[in-house]
Amino acid sequence: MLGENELVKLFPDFKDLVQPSGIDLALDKIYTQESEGSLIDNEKNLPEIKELEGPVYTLKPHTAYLASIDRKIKIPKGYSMLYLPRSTLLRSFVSVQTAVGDPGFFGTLMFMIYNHGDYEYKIKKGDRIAQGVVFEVEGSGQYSGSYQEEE
Ligand SMILES: Nc1ccn([C@H]2C[C@H](O)[C@@H](COP(=O)(O)OP(=O)(O)OP(=O)(O)O)O2)c(=O)n1
Repeated sequence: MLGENELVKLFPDFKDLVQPSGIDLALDKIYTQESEGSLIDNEKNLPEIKELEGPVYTLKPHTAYLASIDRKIKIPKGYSMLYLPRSTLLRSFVSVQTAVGDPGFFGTLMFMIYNHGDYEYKIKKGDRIAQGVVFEVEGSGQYSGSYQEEE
């Protein structure tokens, strides 16, 4: 796992968000699900989503949302990122669901937030919701999937 000094060099755009062993990731927008979706024979049919009005978002109890991260990230080839929720959210009965950041990925990260609680939870754009931790990957390939954006 990489520490602060290496992270600052590899992720210059996130310099102010670098932590001793990871990079803080802040909320941009919250979206709700608006239609059904499917994954059949690897054909992705993503649900339509609707952007909610911010900057303060109210998460209803027992409801799932998508949350975008407020800066596009470039994961250099040879490195991979794993994303972990900020524990303040867990202590508030809110989870952040994530996946793997692939070597070579450039674009907007999209996480899922779920309010497991019986009460509303408020969260504002710009607040940190997760931390990315970075690992060297031996013999890494490079991501070229459907979520890759133009640099
Ligand atoms: N919670 C997450 C986790 C990852 N990513 C980004 C970084 C990843 O490099 C990229 C692709 O993630 P996956 O490989 O998990 O996605 P899929 O396998 O579904 O897509 P593909 O078919 O493009 O590989 O999406 C994201 O936006 N949100």
